[in-house]
Amino acid sequence: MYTENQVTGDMSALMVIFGGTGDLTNRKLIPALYNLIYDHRLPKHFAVAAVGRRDMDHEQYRKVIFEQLKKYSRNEIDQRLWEKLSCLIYYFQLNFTEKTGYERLNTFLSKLDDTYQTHGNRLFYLAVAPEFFETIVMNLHNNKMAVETNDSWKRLVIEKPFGKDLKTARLLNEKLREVFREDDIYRIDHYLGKEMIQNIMVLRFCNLVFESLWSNKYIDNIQISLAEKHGIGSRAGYYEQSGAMRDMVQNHLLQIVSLIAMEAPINLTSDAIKTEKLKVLNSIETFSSESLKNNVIFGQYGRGVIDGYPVPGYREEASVKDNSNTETFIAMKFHINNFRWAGTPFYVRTGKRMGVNAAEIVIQFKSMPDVLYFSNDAEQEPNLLVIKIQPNVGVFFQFNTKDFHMENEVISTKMDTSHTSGEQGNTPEAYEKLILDVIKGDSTLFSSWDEVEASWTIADRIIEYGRQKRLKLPNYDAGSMGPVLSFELLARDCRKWWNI
Ligand SMILES: NC(=O)C1=CN([C@@H]2O[C@H](COP(=O)(O)OP(=O)(O)OC[C@H]3O[C@@H](n4cnc5c(N)ncnc54)[C@H](OP(=O)(O)O)[C@@H]3O)[C@@H](O)[C@H]2O)C=CC1
Ligand SMILES: O=C1O[C@H](COP(=O)(O)O)[C@@H](O)[C@H](O)[C@H]1O
Repeated sequence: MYTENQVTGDMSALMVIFGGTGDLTNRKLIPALYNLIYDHRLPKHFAVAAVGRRDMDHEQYRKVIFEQLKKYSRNEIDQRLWEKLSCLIYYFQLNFTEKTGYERLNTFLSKLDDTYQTHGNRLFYLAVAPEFFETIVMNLHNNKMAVETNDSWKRLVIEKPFGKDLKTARLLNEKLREVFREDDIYRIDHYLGKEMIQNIMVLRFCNLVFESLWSNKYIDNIQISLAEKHGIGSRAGYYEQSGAMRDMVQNHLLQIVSLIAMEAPINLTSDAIKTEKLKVLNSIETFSSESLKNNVIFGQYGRGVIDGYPVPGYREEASVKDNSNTETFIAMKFHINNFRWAGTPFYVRTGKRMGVNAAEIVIQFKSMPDVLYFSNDAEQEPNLLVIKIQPNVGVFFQFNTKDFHMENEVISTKMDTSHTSGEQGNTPEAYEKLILDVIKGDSTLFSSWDEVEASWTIADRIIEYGRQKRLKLPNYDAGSMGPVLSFELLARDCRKWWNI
């Protein structure tokens, strides 16, 4: 099925997960490792040390993660494979702030190196709240755990959000760079590991029919929607500090914008691709006070109904302040001020507790002149190219054809090549791809510091505007598609959000 086992077969890595008992580890990282072993893609010499503060032994930890794995694995659980994986996974108790504990950890890792022949290669994965990033990295440094040798690498995977604004991101970056080389810092944005996000470049640069029309000359507007039905679960502590802007826009959404709008890179190397993506981020309009006021909509969900069940409003969620002004929804309109895109608006939105779970990119092409087939009573449906990221995966294209047996009547034809993951079989989860990429040393699907810096420059201005603005929240019902204002944002331009 997969050929990557040949690629990873000779590789070795000891993955050290800080935050071994956390949500990300349970829901994404351990299932990703299981699915890698399921598909014979895990390196031959591989082991995991999961670091957490709870008092547990290896066996207890394995039992806990097994229960979660059963819920979150995309493949069925094969007991034999689980046993094979579980004996590679160890638990190490450590409070991140306990300086002396790192020496013990280092000794423990060296023993695992001997047992599993991982040759000192370390993948340090920080699956922790951002406040611990610096603490952990400086402790690794002080204990010489991040030192590369001629025959071993040390790589750092750091979760988003990278800082909480441009200033803190810069400070964090400086600290990381004291310890790790830029090439060894993997700023993960798991959206970049999703199949259809990787497919954007292929769709654009392998299809003349799309790329030749891919500009302000032929495209009327571009819409990106990342909608989630779930709320914040148990993550209030994090989300109250973050909101939708830091959680989704500064990273996932802007990364998608840069892939959609970039010029063709000179080749497929990581540097060449990132160079082009960065140019897009640097060309996004600097929001004036006027455009902030007119073109940025904040939202927060109130009570509502999802899938037939009543759900509480954001302010009623556990550990959320009852006067919280944290945004759980954002919609924005902006322009990319470069030769290719000037004049074509980008509309983006993301929100929690919305009516659907769906991530889609809609490219709306300009309409034909209303001369031959269209008049006021026969309204023209535009050509739409929809890149469906999830839950359906694939491409949808809408175009006009003649209605059979009718004279000169036009109907809109919908060609949908997307499939639910069930029909298609399993698409490798983003984290599987990204973990393997780190082991291979391929940072193409990770954000460079320059991209992070450019994204914060955009995000900071919007966050500051939201902080000063008197928001009237909550302003949308759970289970709806967001605040009325976000529909007005497009209606004002005689446009509409295409249904996702
Ligand atoms: N969850 C998700 O879906 C996603 C998360 N992320 C990012 O991943 C990171 C982790 O998120 P998430 O897993 O949700 O967070 P959690 O709060 O669920 O997990 C945090 C982990 O850190 C541990 N921890 C906290 N304080 C200490 C300490 N002083 N010493 C030792 N361990 C400690 C926790 O231990 P304990 O269990 O004992 O509390 C837990 O294992 C964040 O940066 C987040 O933004 C990114 C994308 C998706
Ligand atoms: O990074 C994050 O992403 C998830 C959404 O990811 P998905 O792969 O399930 O679409 C989001 O729920 C979370 O709040 C955010 O931190």
